[in-house]
Amino acid sequence: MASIPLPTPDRPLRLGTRASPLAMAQANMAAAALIAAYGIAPEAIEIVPMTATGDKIQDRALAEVGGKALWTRELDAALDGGRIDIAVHSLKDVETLRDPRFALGAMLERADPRDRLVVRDGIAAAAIADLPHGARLGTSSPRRAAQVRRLRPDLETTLLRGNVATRLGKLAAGEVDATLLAAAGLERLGMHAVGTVQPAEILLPAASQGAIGIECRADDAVTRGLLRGVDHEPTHRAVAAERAFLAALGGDCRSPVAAYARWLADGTLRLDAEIYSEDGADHAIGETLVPDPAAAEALARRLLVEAPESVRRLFAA
Ligand SMILES: NCc1[nH]cc(CCC(=O)O)c1CC(=O)O
Repeated sequence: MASIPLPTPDRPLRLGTRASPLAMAQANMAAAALIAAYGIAPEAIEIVPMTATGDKIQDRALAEVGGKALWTRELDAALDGGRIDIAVHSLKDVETLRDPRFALGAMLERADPRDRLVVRDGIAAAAIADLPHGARLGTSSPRRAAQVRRLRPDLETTLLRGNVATRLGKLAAGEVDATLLAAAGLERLGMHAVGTVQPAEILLPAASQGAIGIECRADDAVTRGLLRGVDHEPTHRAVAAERAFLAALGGDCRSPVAAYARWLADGTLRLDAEIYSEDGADHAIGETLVPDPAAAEALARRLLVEAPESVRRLFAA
């Protein structure tokens, strides 16, 4: 590690990020991790905010927009063009199959991977089971919509988009009665008291939820070395298992898929997963221990075999 040339205020490491409040909070966490790991001056990291395609589209479900890399395209171009040295991402929003020009150099320690249920004034519910009959739950996540449909077929799920503050504003305005948001995002925005955590046994999280990834150019050995010093290995291995599962399905963050890997007390890694049909009506559920990533891929293949045709059709693996 002593041989890595460290960034300095004169030659700062340029850190690219989306400009949303959540992305900025995560960028600051990544910068703080590097500053602490190497004892460098805060000015040795320069934060470069940018707007992503996904940020510009607010009126449609992203699944409808189609196209790939809605959250990463601009940061990828800046990284590839040498305008930034690293890019910080919510890994949940990053395709599992990445361009080989980029390397996932580090994952920060994962935050709470679970979802929180947030309800509007006038509704008292700490769990999805407590919501009033026929309540409207807004979400832009096919996974959450499918899970809610399975738990509560009487609820009406509607599209709710925008960044965290926008969604909470729409909820406060009564556009919907309830929504589900990642606990990690709320925590990072300082919204510690907003909503109620839903147990993973009831609402299994999305692959990579709560994980922050730092990418660099694959051929930038210096930066790769630097990122190694802030990589949290237990997070990296657990999230890699979830991403291997998703990749083996041919899914992405817009697929109705839940995948959550956790470390058990005996040091083994356990992966739980659910895959749904497009309308959420059908599903397949399974779990496996993951001694190596191949086990996650094997679970994907097994669920595809067991799943009803309506589910299998969605995944072109
Ligand atoms: N799809 C948006 C998104 N991407 C990452 C997070 C939360 C932070 C994280 O999972 O690390 C969120 C918001 C949400 O789902 O509530």
